[in-house]
Order: sequence, then structure tokens, then C-alpha cells
Amino acid sequence: MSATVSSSSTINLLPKETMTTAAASSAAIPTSTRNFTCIDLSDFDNRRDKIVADLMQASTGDGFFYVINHGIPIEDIRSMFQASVDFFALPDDIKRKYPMDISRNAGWEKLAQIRPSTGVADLKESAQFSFHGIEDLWPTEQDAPDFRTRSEKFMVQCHEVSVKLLTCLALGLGFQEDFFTRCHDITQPDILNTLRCLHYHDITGQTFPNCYWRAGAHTDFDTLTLLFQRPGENGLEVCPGREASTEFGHGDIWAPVNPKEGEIVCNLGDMIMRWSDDKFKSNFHRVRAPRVGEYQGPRYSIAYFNQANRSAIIQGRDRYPEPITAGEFLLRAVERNYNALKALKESQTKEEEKA
Ligand SMILES: O=C(O)CCC(=O)C(=O)O
Ligand SMILES: [Fe+2]
Repeated sequence: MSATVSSSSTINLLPKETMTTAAASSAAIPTSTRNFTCIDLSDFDNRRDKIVADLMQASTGDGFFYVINHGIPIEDIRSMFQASVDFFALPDDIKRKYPMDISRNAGWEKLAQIRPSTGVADLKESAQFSFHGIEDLWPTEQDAPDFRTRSEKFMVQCHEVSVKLLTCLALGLGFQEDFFTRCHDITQPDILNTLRCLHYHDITGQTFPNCYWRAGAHTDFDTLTLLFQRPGENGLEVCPGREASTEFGHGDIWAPVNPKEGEIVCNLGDMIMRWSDDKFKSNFHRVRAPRVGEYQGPRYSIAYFNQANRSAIIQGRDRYPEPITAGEFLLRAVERNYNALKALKESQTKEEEKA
């Protein structure tokens, strides 16, 4: 893609891609409001039945919900955001020392993630970290003081919230209560849980063709995502996804997801959708590129992805009885994305030839 990035945090994109019909239609769709279930984790041990019931309602419907009284102090969330802001403020030459390594799903990348729903790279940079095997991908103390310490503390805090939610989700599906927590064991070297810091650049005064998104429509490959965002830096939208008229979520009704500060936005991913034989919905979501007249300053968000241990078996009970490992599941998901992207590029080439 033809992107030039200025030295400041403002990003200048000089797009020449032709907008595809599919991407254009997704941009034109009006949004609606949708009330998402709020899961209250306070007094967890005594309120478990109620939490399970609330989670079942949210998981079989929107696939998105807010979590409150989760136990992560607001100061720690702010501190993690500050660590992320400081990291992304470093010159690219420093961040490039920690490049994205696809095989480990960790590291830094910029204007690189291309979604099959758009065919062009998301307007963002991101840095991902996992629990094991990424010594060389953690920014050093010299480059980013305290970044690793704060991130690792935050990952453990996210894990603790996840354990509560995964326990209730297992109970709701009729599994043993530790069914999912055993499959997301952060002490194991093959755990795939990831912390992803995201920075959507300041695009003040800029207009982009409709095929450009801060994050193009997608579902998450994982089991459960915890997402943190800051007040005023909105843009996340969800569509009913699996009721969607097309596979990549085009042409449907999108609803904004604007939590209050400190609330965690959670969504279910493709792994648990399979485990639940499609009872739980892994729904499409995206982050809109704000238009001139709206707040177009930077957006920072932080996602914690619960992805099953590579060796865990993801098997349904009726619709998906084939036992496959999480490793194999991810390979298939990546392959599906690759093929969809290839098909999109081919159809774009044909359109260009016709024109
Ligand atoms: O930044 C956001 O709000 C969403 C990020 C997201 O959906 C993802 O990274 O999978
Ligand atoms: Fe996502």
C-alpha cells in the first residue's frame, strides 16, 4: 500500500487503492444503538449463579458485554495506558528493534494488518506480548523504562478477571467449572494468551476513502477478549455478526460500543464459538476511522486475548465433534483469512481490468 508516515504522531496516507463494492457498502451502513449486558463481578463467590445467567444471555446474543467491579484498580489501567502511550511515542527505529514475529504472534507492527473485509492495512500500529518465549521482543528498560513490569502485572490482572469469566462460561455450557481455565493455563509454555497494545494515529483533518478503517471488520480467533479503551476515544462498533448477511460482516447494522472509563468490554471469539457448537457468538467488530468534524485525535486501546494453549483440544459436542488442537484451529483461521484476502485482491484486479 502507498502509505507515508510523518515523523510526528499524525499519519499521512496517500491512498491509491480502488474501493471495493463490499468495503464501500460496509462504510455506508448507518449505526444503531444496542444495549449491552453489564456483568457485575462483585461478590463473585456468592453471586456466581446470577453471573452465569447474565453471561449466558450476553454470550448467546450480542457476544459482547461490559464487565464492572472486576477488581483491576483504575490507577493500574491508567498506568498501563501511559506505558503504552510512552512506548508508541518512541521513534520507529527503536520500535523496529522488536518486530512482529508471526510464528510467536508477538512484537511491533505498523500499518501492516490487512483484513479480508477491507483489503487494505488497518490505520494503526500495535505491539503484542505473551507470557513465555519472547525475551528478545520485550522492550528493554533503557528503551521503555518500566514497560515490561507494568505489562506483566497487567497481564496477570487480566488473567485473574478472565479466570472468573471462563469459569462461569464453562458452567453455563454445562462443562466442569475448570474446563476452560485448564485450557488457558498461563504457567504452560504453549499458552497463546496475548496482550496487545494498540495505537490508532492522529488523523486530524484527513479524509480517507471508505475502505480505510482503524480496524477493519473481523471476529477474534480467540476464546475471550478483554478490551480497554479511554473515554472520548471511541470508534469501536459491533454487528450481530453471525446473523450477518455476508461472511465478513458487510451490509449489516453496526452499534457503537462506548464503555465508561474502567469498564472492560468483553467479546467472545471463534474458539469458544466452536466449543459451544455455535451457541455462543463470536461477532464481527471494527474500529471506524473518524471523519472531519468528529474527534480525529489518537485512540489507544489495550486488548487481552485469551487463546487456548496450543495443545488444548477444541471440540464441540454435536455440531463440531472433530477434535482439533488450538494450534491447528489457528492455522486454519489464518489460512481462511489468507484465502479470503487473495480472492478479494483477484476480484479487485478484475474490476480494474474492466475499468
Ligand atoms: O481497538 C479496538 O477497540 C479493537 C481492537 C480489536 O478488535 C482487535 O485488536 O482485535
Ligand atoms: Fe478484535
